[in-house]
Amino acid sequence: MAKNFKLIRSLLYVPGNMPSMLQNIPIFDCDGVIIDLEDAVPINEKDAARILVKSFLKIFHDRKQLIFIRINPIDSKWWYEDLKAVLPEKPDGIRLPKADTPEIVERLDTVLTEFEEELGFEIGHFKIIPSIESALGVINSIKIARSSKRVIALAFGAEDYTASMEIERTKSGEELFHARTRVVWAAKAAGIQAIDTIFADVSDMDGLRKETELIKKLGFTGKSLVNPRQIDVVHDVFAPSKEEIEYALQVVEAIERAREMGTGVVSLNGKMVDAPVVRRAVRVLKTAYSLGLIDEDIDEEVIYGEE
Ligand SMILES: CC(=O)SCCNC(=O)CCNC(=O)[C@H](O)C(C)(C)COP(=O)(O)OP(=O)(O)OC[C@H]1O[C@@H](n2cnc3c(N)ncnc32)[C@H](O)[C@@H]1OP(=O)(O)O
Ligand SMILES: O=C([O-])CC(=O)C(=O)O
Ligand SMILES: [Mg+2]
Repeated sequence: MAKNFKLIRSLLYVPGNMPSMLQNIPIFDCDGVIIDLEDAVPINEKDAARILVKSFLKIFHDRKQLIFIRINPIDSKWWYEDLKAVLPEKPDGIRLPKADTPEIVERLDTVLTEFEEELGFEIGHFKIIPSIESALGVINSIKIARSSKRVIALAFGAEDYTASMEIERTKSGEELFHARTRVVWAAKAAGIQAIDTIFADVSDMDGLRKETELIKKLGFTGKSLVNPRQIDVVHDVFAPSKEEIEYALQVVEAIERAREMGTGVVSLNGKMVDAPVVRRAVRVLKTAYSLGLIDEDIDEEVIYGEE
């Protein structure tokens, strides 16, 4: 599985038929963008959007964010033309909508290899983020997560998922709980990232914060977004807090002392610290380091000892 891929906290959708929005991409501080050829683009604009996105990518060389293209679904009449237009411009990968079965991802994987061979790109360059957005997709999520080495993350799509379930999406999100949990399980079991769905009310920043706090607790490490104003809130929630970093440093210190004394368990402020607590602290510190919140990376060998 594709481990250690750059952490994607924020993935901003940008409609592929909107030149004014595409030209803004370089100024956004998100980890990645999804240039959309699917549901944001009306049927009568599919061809024009494809050409527009290709021309945009051609002149957009200095890319600080990851660029994913959401092509049309594999059973539509547009997906192959979408790939043909955008792949020569070397985006980082494909956001695959309606990824209901592992076979759909495998099909895309094969076609991407053919394009890489033809274009002379390294085999495996193009990554895939399948969108789990139906009851069938949720049920198959573990097989989908493992369907290709190109799959670096699983994304959840609650708008289509609730449509497939014939239910309404609410802000509190009880109706999404089981599906979200299953998507996160699948991603964790496959060792890849888990990216939550969009929050559609772009004027409700408190609602966005609450939802992001909830999905972070479930294990998601990123979120899809529809508006650039949502980026800062999501980054803020995913960043470890000062208190979390401080506690994690104390845990690491405590376990180092414990190991010197020949034990693997120690008490810190009256609470037991053992191996799983240390693993969580290491994850907090690694995230903090990767986000530039602490200066020194953590040396796992010092903490866990040599094998
Ligand atoms: C269920 C799904 O499939 S979701 C994925 C598909 N949907 C999308 O891609 C939608 C993307 N988002 C949007 O189109 C818009 O943000 C909307 C419709 C949600 C809200 O629109 P508005 O209320 O007009 O946004 P807002 O007032 O915040 O726009 C401010 C500025 O940000 C720009 N902007 C807004 N959203 C985006 C975006 N996603 N990408 C790039 N630029 C954007 C606007 O063009 C505007 O720029 P300007 O000041 O240069 O004119
Ligand atoms: O990726 C997303 O969250 C948006 C989407 O397509 C959906 O919710 O159906
Ligand atoms: Mg969708």
